Amino acid sequence: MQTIPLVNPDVRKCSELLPVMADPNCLCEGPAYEMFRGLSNNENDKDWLLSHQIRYDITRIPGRIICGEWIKTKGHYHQHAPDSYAYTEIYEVLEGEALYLLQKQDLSDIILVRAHAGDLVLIPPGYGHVTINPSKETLLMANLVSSAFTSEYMPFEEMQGAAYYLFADGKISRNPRYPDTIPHLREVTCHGKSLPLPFPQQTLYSCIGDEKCLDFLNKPGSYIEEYKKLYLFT
Ligand SMILES: O=P(O)(O)OC[C@H]1O[C@](O)(CO)[C@@H](O)[C@@H]1O
Repeated sequence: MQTIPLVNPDVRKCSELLPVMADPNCLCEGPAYEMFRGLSNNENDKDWLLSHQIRYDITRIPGRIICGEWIKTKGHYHQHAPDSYAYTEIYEVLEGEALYLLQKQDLSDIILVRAHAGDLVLIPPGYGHVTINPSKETLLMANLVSSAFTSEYMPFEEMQGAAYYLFADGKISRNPRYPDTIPHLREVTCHGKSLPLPFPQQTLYSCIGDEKCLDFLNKPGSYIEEYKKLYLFT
């Protein structure tokens, strides 16, 4: 794949992360991470993505510790698609290392997926997600998502972040605003560079043009049984 020039990012400011940090009063200034949204390599791919209501984004998260925590995305849920299941999303680590914290909206399941360059990580319907860069190196990751989706930040802001905080000294602590009955954070096995069918089995950019491979993004309700099998193993 030709390298896509990364220009004109949406910048998430560090101050915007304060409402989701363990210590919301800590000092955090300047840019936190950059989001390059709606990318494509050429007009053909651009048209295909537009006509299939899909967006390809790249996010660059520097290696940084913020208020004692590894740098992380703000965190959001996805709203429901017309089939009444929440939109899904798929990530690919391009460079560096990532931890994806996924929490089901009813809090019945909270999981952590560790991923390295080339690995694919799918966000099943109904799971909010936060990406953490647990290293001093820059994390570069791509995602494909329905362009009809919007991010719902409020649930994370109201609870001051996800159910668990990951600190740079290795400590993981439950966010005290969540009930103490929530499940423990279970680390699940990453599927690597290929997910079980019908999900992508190749680098995300090369899925552009393959209708079948990306159908799950706009029709989450059609794959419920397949999502259930994804993160069974710890
Ligand atoms: O919106 P947040 O929580 O800051 O997370 C940013 C991520 O979400 C996306 O908007 C897609 O879910 C990506 O562009 C980006 O990686």
